[in-house]
Amino acid sequence: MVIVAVALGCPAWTPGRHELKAWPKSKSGSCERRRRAVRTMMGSDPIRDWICGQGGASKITRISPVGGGCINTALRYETDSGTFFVKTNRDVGPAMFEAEAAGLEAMFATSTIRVPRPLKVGPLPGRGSYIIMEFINMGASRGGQAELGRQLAEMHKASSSERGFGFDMDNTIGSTPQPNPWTSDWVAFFQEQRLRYQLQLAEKQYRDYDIAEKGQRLVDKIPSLFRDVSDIRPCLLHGDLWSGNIAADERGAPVILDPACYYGHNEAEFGMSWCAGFGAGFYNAYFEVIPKQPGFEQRRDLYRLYHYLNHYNLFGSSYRSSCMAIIKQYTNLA
Ligand SMILES: Nc1ncnc2c1ncn2[C@@H]1O[C@H](COP(=O)(O)OP(=O)(O)OP(=O)(O)O)[C@@H](O)[C@H]1O
Repeated sequence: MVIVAVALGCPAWTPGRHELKAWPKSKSGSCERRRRAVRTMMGSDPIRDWICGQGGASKITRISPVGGGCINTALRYETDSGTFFVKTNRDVGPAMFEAEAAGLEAMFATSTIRVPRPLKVGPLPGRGSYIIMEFINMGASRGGQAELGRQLAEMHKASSSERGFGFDMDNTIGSTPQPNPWTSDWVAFFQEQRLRYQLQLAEKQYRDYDIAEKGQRLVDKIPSLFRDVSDIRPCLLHGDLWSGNIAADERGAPVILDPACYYGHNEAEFGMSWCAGFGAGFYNAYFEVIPKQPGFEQRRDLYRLYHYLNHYNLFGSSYRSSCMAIIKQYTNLA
């Protein structure tokens, strides 16, 4: 990691071009991006103003880049009153980080699994936005699978929504918009706001009428996959739970980051399990808190399909065959 000490003068914020658009995370983060982000921090800006105002610091002693993310620039601010974690994005306004903060706050409020406490979101002068949150010292490893499974289930169990399925605001999954209008029926929500939304996106951006048409046949069949489930309770979901968003603090306790929260069927949380590395210990611990529902295995790929479609829409054709395989599996199409 490149560590850059920062002078604390007060020149105006200088907006630069957005640095990158890759997702998911790769280790190929550009040094230039980091240098530019840190250079941009050198001086008076809303982040510094908040940290040195409501944040309670009188001096920022060092700003250094944090690796791992791709969509945003991540920075560690060390001060005389503690350390802050900051993400900036030079392309989008505060709505994306407001939704991230609302998700973190909702998860934090369950007092179940550790998430960073969001502190401040705002616009950057000119263009872009930032989020400041609690800095968590991450441990070397990801922590115990069983503890993660148990605490995640506790979060799902502790949460409740009087407005049904959805969230107070739309958010993003990767960089794809994720609509969350409140809906009383889970199956209708998943059909319309998750699968049909992604299928329409694929049709629009790739002119992929084939996947849209075959996918629609699956969408029509979804109610039959839920006939054995008597009651679906809206649970607060992290929404994007893959290995890049799972860590552990220095005591080894699980930490989950960078959510795309909404209230949904708890099983939808496992939609990214194909790149989350959940093992038997994770699932056993989870199901001890929230028992497995009838038909769980039959729905597993349905929930994965949402994220495969999103990867297809974000990264292109290499994910198309995985999407089609799932669609065919449910529709018996050749
Ligand atoms: N509160 C925090 N305290 C310390 N480190 C953090 C914190 N939040 C995130 N990190 C670290 O910073 C990295 C980047 O954060 P994050 O995943 O939120 O960035 P992002 O650019 O929004 O990610 P993505 O590209 O996946 O959307 C994480 O992988 C994690 O290692």
